[in-house]
Amino acid sequence: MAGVTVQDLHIAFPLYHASARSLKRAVAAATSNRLREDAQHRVVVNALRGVSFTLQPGDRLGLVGGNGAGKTTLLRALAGIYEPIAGHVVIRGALHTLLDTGLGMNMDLTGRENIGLRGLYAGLERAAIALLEDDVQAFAELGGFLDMPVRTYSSGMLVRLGFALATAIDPQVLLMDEWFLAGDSGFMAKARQRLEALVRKAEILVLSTHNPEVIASWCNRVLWLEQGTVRMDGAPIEVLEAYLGHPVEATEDLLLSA
Ligand SMILES: Nc1ncnc2c1ncn2[C@@H]1O[C@H](COP(=O)(O)OP(=O)(O)OP(=O)(O)O)[C@@H](O)[C@H]1O
Repeated sequence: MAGVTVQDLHIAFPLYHASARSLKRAVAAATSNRLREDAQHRVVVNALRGVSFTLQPGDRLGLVGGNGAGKTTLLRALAGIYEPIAGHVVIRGALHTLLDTGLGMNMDLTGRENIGLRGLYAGLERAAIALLEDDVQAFAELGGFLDMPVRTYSSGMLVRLGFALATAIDPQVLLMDEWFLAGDSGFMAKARQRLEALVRKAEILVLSTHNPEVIASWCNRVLWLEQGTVRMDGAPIEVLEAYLGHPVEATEDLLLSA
């Protein structure tokens, strides 16, 4: 059974290229008590400070918070990209991340080769990889470019291939950053359907976004981060109203209603 446990998580970034004094002066106002000096006299930003929560199958957690609150850092810590300086993260189940635009593609390989590699990483058999290729090819609409190196793709083609690949394999635990929901082209309408299908199949979702409507319709729990700590954790409407400071209309749960 899938699960996520985050226990007293602390993440900090040493800032190597700034003298303590000038940096402190420059960002003290913005980050208030989040800068400190570590044992080696480096200036350190405390990006997350004592964050704890657990998620079970069926939980779709939205992360909200102002700029620099720690949402991206939390997603990356869940993905295993950042190592905690204290506390721990335990993920049970197949994890999949939709976090950055590169999406782990090798730019020197062709689209088809990237699909093959992704299938191998996911432990797929040859026949399943062939199906994956068909699926991604149909969705990304790359035509003859499928056999060209990815570095020759336009940015739109790259996004389509990346998106198709990222959503081709069903995860149990899905981590997603909001840029995945951005854009308003015809492609995004199609992309959104595919994303919704993926989210519906995932047992656990963690989604970071600045869009309250997305939270209200995709999530059934919201964590409000402020300066690297959990300010509030609860039902979407309740937390959104406290965070935004005004009433929020209940939105139909897109995923449950479909
Ligand atoms: N690689 C890094 N090096 C140094 N500081 C970092 C790094 N990544 C994040 N930070 C700092 O950690 C804090 C949390 O940043 P994070 O990107 O997680 O916030 P966020 O909530 O995702 O913000 P936004 O909504 O603006 O994307 C910020 O103070 C940021 O400056």
